[in-house]
Amino acid sequence: MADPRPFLLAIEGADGAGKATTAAAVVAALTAQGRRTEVMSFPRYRETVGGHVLGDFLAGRLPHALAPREVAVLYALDRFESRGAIAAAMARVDVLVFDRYIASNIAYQTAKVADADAPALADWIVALETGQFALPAPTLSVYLDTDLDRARTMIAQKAARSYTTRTYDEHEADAALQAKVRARYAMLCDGDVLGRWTRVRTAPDGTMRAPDDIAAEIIAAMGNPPPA
Ligand SMILES: Cc1cn([C@H]2C[C@H](O)[C@@H](COP(=O)(O)OP(=O)(O)O)O2)c(=O)[nH]c1=O
Repeated sequence: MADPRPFLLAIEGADGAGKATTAAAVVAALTAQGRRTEVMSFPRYRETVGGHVLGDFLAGRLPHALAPREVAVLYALDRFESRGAIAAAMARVDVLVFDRYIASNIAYQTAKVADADAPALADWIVALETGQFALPAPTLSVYLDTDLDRARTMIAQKAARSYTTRTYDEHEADAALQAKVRARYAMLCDGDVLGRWTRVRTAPDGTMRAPDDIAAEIIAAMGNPPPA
């Protein structure tokens, strides 16, 4: 009997890596193949209390700085509040694409602590999200690997956002954080944290690949998901 659980595909990467464009291209390609596919994007700034507070956090509107664990709880809360929406989507589709998921929390929050403290924080986030909050682990996570300069240009070209009028939010404005986030993603990918990973280079020879080309590589990496 076919596995009734849909394929959960998480698109991950630093800010400006091209995740939303890639997710849309993957959805278009899989839909053209007849596979019911939807995308769900985190944070859900307008749908959850956690997401709303995260908008204030990323816009620099909170009254004081938060510790990495406190920030991690807010991102996890956004997903906890979204469990009903995730379950409803999983019941409708063959493939559910996440534009950021649990690994984003691990990569960004561990990037704010010393290397020696990163593994314990990573384990704590995994336990919180997949244990206490019982969120489903992805079937495959994709690390969209885009270099810092190109990503910075792509952030500047982003459409207006609901939570801020700034060009760069609190995370995006911090170049050292963005560099560290890349290193953390590389480790998550190499360690297959939360499940299987694949690393996709978006501009291996200096020119950004077409979204359809990137989507095809990701779909090939998915292997043989059950037919629609
Ligand atoms: C989903 C998620 C995002 N983040 C960070 C990554 C980004 O810097 C930031 C916002 O996410 P992002 O997808 O970049 O949203 P937008 O395009 O609206 O700016 O939140 C985490 O730290 N943990 C998480 O769990």
